[in-house]
Amino acid sequence: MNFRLAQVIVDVPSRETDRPFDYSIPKSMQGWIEVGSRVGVPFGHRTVQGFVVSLKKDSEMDSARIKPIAELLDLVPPLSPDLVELAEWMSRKYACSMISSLQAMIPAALKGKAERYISVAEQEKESYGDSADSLFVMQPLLTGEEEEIVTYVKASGSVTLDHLNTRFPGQAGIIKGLISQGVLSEVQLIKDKVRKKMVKTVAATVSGNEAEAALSSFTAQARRQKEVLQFLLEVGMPLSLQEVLSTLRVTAGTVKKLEEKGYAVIEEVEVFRDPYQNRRFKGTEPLQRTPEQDVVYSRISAALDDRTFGTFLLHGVTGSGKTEVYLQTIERCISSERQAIVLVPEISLTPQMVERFKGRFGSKVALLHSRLSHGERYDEWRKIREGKVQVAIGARSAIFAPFRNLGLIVMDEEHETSYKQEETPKYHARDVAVHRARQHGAVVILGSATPSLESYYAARSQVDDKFAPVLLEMKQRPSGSHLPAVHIVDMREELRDGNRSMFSRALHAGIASRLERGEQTVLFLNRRGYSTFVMCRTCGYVAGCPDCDISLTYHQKSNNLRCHYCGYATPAPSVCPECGSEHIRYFGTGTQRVEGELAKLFPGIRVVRMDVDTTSEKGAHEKLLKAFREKKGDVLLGTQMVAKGLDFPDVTLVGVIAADTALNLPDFRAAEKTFQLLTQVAGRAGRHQLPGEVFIQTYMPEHYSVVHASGHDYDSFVREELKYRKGLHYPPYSKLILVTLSHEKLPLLLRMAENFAGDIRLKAQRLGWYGNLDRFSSEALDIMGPVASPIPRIKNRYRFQCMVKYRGSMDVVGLVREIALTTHHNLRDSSLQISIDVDPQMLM
Ligand SMILES: Nc1ncnc2c1ncn2[C@@H]1O[C@H](COP(=O)(O)OP(=O)(O)OP(=O)(O)O)[C@@H](O)[C@H]1O
Ligand SMILES: [Zn+2]
Ligand SMILES: [Zn+2]
Repeated sequence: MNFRLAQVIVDVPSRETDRPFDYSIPKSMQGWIEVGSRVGVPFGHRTVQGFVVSLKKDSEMDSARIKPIAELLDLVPPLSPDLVELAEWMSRKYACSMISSLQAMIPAALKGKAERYISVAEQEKESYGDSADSLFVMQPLLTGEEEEIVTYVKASGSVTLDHLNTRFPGQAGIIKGLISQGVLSEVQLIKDKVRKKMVKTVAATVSGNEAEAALSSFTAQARRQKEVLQFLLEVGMPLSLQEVLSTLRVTAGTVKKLEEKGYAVIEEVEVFRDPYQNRRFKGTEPLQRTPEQDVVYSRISAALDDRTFGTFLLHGVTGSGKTEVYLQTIERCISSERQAIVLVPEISLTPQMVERFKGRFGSKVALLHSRLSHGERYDEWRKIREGKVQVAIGARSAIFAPFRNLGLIVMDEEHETSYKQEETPKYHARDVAVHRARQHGAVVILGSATPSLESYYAARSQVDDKFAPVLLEMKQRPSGSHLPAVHIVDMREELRDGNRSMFSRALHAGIASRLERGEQTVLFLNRRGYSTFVMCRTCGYVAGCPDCDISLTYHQKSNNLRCHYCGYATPAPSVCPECGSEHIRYFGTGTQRVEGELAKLFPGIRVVRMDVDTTSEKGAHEKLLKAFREKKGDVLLGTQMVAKGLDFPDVTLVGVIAADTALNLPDFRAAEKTFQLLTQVAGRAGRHQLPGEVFIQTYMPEHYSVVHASGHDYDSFVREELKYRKGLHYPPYSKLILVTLSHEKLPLLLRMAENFAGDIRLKAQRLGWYGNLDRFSSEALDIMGPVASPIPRIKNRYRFQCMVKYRGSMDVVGLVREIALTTHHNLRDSSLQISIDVDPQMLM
């Protein structure tokens, strides 16, 4: 069937353009344009990038007004129809624009921008014939200088304006004249940020007798050419030109001559940048499954073999061998010609993790993570799209890996909040995973030692018919090792007994004995709740951002203060700007303070510190862990980064410096997050032969999250936590939508926020949804606020928020979106911003 028209979502971020526009498909592109194609289209006076979301035969629009697609950007569409459908679903579910959903699915390298190119105008070519000579015969009006420029442009096809200006310096006026006369024309082409990487290769074109004859034909002067040919024949495969030149110390000219004689061929071929190119991974074999692993494996395999959609929640204690289950189910999936995606939180995508997957699947694995360069990421992505790999591992956005035939999606540490994207599109990878799996008839495994309450509740109650995972459990460690003994240390008591150090006596003694025995210690500090501000000890002044209501963060490297929200930076003061006191100082990051104290208490102790400061450079993370593994450190000290996935045989002590820094944060998930962290950290000790010990230091020793984490008791924790959530109607007993409104003028904003909340209330009342959640009914909706946001001002814009809390399957997102649109429409002031966060994870 021949489609003449394409519907295109254009890359113009505004509310008015969030819909498909019709374009005609030029003859030359027919058959090439598909759903998912990336195109350049005229829009207003510009050329913009867009995505084809559907094809049609006719348009309701006046055909004279329909413009043709200007450019087809990739011969193979970067998106497939199922991904386009997924983007539509995301836009509905998360109240975001189609373009933001589509952009989230492709690598940054493909987010092209239009560039101006100059070429000889079409009518010029036609009327004067297509050869450069005839142009001048027929065009007597051109001056010599003009002729020169036109010839040059004609020979190059199209050139950028910049290039032309450099080639013909000082002649901008002439170039401009040629454009306004219509001799040259300006075209806009979309240019990608990253190009495919190409290398020149060289290979012999002769062999056998022919090669013998060729070798004996060289004259003495052509000795170098002979050497090259000999070398190529010996190797017997194409080599990079660069390698040939450097190995034989010959010039490119020598090789070129060889090519001219027809004995060799130089070609440009595309190479994939491989971030792990120089790394060898030791191959591993599947382990003999434990009885628990076997039950889980069989259940999942049966679902895989069925080729129908299904979700499993794998609740396995730390070190129970979940990763081994992932590896074996993936093996099963790819052996039936289907592909698998493995999602891991960014911080647990450690070299150790990579090694386990590369070791089992080798070059079948592509890796997508934020530490790759744009180019590397683009290449990994292309390997996936071109079917060169069967497994993709990555953080959140790897859920969009463009596999055609997905069989399995694994989400490790499914409770991690980093699976929720905090910028638009504010999607949760877990929900996207479930939807994608449904499209492909694939299986989802959600794995965790501490599942999120949402997933656990859904599995237990089987309420939500869209997503009710089957619960699978693993309670033992294959190594036979026991979960470590966990001691809660009451820091109030330490203080009462006169110990003012950040180390309790018990933890102090624990570290000392590990040092004696040559065993290792992991010390963990919860970063949440710690700040790194500068404060004056004399008057209490705290350096704050002038545009945001937040204190500035100290950066040691540059010795300046920075705002995390707007980027404002200023040199760190040496005296207090308020009172002139010199007692103004930097309250260091938690980890730096701990490091200092360790050095004082245990002279000569070797500390490997892992936090944002020490891991910002590429590869730093890997280096630090390697040092610790090789026992070049006695203590591994860090934040969240040390809590995840690490598996070191000689770690027998884990200390949590302050367990409750995050417990008092105004976030209904505070207890859940604390429990998860403590459980994870505790799981790092005694994973192998040596038994482990854990000390949790806290000022709230009786808090249920601390108590149950110390008993490795997920079930009891969940029971208490669910009781609390139910009482206050928090998820999983309700759904939340956080709406933040911001504007520079406070009174106007307040009025708009109040109107907004009022409109939601009114509309919900009319629909019969509005009502107290305490009421016994399956459908209820309440809206809280507006109240000032936790950070009341960012970049000089005031912020107010409303929280919609509801129960039932009504389309509340649709309602909120609609009211947001009318609010905008009525105000006619484009500087009001309304941000909608569906299922928010960050309430701070
Ligand atoms: N069937 C098995 N037989 C022997 N050893 C096993 C088996 N399965 C896993 N192991 C080993 O047990 C240890 C823990 O396994 P693994 O890391 O897979 O657990 P996990 O549940 O993913 O842990 P965590 O949640 O703490 O990251 C590893 O050293 C692994 O090699
Ligand atoms: Zn002061
Ligand atoms: Zn700021």
